[in-house]
Amino acid sequence: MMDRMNMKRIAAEHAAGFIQNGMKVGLGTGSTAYYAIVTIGERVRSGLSIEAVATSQASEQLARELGIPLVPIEQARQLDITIDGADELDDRLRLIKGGGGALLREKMTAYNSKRLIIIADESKRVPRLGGFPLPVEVVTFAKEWTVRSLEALGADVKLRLDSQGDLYSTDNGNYIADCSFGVIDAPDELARELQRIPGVVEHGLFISMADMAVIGCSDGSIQTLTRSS
Ligand SMILES: O=C[C@H](O)[C@H](O)[C@H](O)COP(=O)(O)O
Repeated sequence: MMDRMNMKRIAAEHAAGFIQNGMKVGLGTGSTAYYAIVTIGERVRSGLSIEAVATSQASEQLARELGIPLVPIEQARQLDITIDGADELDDRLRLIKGGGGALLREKMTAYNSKRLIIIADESKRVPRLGGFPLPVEVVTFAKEWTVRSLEALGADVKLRLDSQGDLYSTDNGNYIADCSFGVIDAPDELARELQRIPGVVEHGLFISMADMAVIGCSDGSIQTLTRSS
């Protein structure tokens, strides 16, 4: 039986195979995206010619260390493909993202990509979203108002802390509210409600964004899911 790290690795390596010469590529964030970036770095060293945009400072630094050419964001136009991880995904390829705090840049990058490919180990695939607390990026101003508005939607809300016990600050200088809703019956509706709250910068529900999921399984096989609608 394969462990989770290796399931992530095989999914990432498979997905990196979709990248072709000349493509503009979005680099995801997290422990699964890490393997994709490493594989892309190896392919670049073997002659693959691409330009990349990173979804976090951490991924940008890794890409730089590996010699992956990065486009300054001001010059980035539409990307061909983004490969990123997820905290949960359902059969309709609706996602929860943001466990690593990068959801805003990830969503912007995905939105500006022709294709979003999600890579994950099999534990991320769930019948219904909500087991993983939904990360919501909120502005620092009057965070209590925003937290109360999130609670009014039925969530148990915790502002994320960093390893020092201080409020976690995203790459964009905002906070993350981790919102436990329990099982989310209607993710599309919840996404709309969250967007209506002033103070919410972005939320970690990715609806109708992922085109494909590549899932590494414990028996060493790869499963691919594609979005039909
Ligand atoms: O903010 C972080 C991202 O959304 C990650 O892609 C997500 O948390 C999955 O991370 P990992 O691959 O480490 O489980």
